Amino acid sequence: MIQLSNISFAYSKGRPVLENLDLVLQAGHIYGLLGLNGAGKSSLLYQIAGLLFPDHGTARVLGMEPAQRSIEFLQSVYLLPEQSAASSLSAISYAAVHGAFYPAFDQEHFSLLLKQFDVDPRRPLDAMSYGQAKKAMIAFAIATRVRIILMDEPTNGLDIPSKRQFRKVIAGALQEDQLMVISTHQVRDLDNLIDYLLVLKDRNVILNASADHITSRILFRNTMDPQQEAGLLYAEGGLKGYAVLLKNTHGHDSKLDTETFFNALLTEKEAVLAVLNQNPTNHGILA
Ligand SMILES: Nc1ncnc2c1ncn2[C@@H]1O[C@H](COP(=O)(O)OP(=O)(O)OP(=O)(O)O)[C@@H](O)[C@H]1O
Repeated sequence: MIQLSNISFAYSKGRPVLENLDLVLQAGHIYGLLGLNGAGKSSLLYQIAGLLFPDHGTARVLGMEPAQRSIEFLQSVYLLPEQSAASSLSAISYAAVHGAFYPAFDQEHFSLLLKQFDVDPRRPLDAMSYGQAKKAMIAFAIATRVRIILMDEPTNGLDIPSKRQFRKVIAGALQEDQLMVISTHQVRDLDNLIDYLLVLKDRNVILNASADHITSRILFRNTMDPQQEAGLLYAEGGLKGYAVLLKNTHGHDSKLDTETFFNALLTEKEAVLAVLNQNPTNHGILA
C-alpha cells in the first residue's frame, strides 16, 4: 500500500532529516511511528501524504505518486496534522462541507464518534479547547473512511479519559483494506493499540516489526533483581523493581511494554535488533 524506496530528504542543504529510507507498509494494520522529538516523524508522514517531496528516491502510495496530489490520491489518504487550522464552523457543519470531498464519508459514524468523545457537535471548532477540537478532528479523520489515515501526534493535548477513548475508538475503526499510521513521542499512549511498531532514529527506520514478532523473541517481565534473569537484554529501574527485556528462548507469552521496548532500542539497539533478526520470520521486516 505504501512503498518508500531509498528516500532522502532535507529542509536545508547538508542537514538530512531522512536518508536512504526504505519502507513498506501493508493494509490491515495500525502502525505506531515512534521517535524522539525531531527524529523526523512528521517529515516522514508528510512525504507519504505528498506534502513534502523527496530529494532522492521514490514514493508510491496505492500505486500513485504522492507528489502528484491527484484527486484520487487526495480522496484516499487523510493526514491529520499535529495542529489543525482553526475553523469557525461547528463540527457538524465542518463535516458537511469537508466530508463531501471523501466519497465514503460516514456522517452517522462521525456523530457517534463525537458523542463517544463527549464533543458538542454544534459548537464552533475555534471555540473549543485544544483537546476538544483535536478529538473532533480525530473523529473526522476516521469518518472519512479513506484507505490510508495518517495521524501526527493525535494524543497530544488529550486528557487521560480521552486517551483511553482514543485507543478504544481506533482499535475498532480499522477495516481490512485500510491502514493507519499514528506518530507519537509519547510511546505509552499507543500501548495495546498498534500491531506494528516503526521506530525512526538516525534519519532512518531502524525497526518495522509486528508486536507478535517482538514478543515471540523478547520476554517482558518485572523483577526485583535483573542480574538473576537469564538472557537479560535490558533493565529499567522503577518504583516497583525493574522492567526487564529477556531473550524469549522458551516461547513464553508476555505483553509488549512499548515504552520500555522503545527505551531499550534507543540504548541497546544492536543487541535488541540482533535478537529480533535471528531467524527472521515474515512477521517483521527489520532494517
Ligand atoms: N519547516 C522546517 N524547516 C526546517 N527544518 C525543519 C522544519 N520542520 C522540521 N524541521 C527539522 O527537521 C527535523 C525533523 O522534524 P520533524 O518535525 O519531522 O520531527 P518529529 O519527529 O515529528 O518531531 P516532534 O516529535 O518534535 O514533533 C527536526 O530537526 C526539525 O527541526
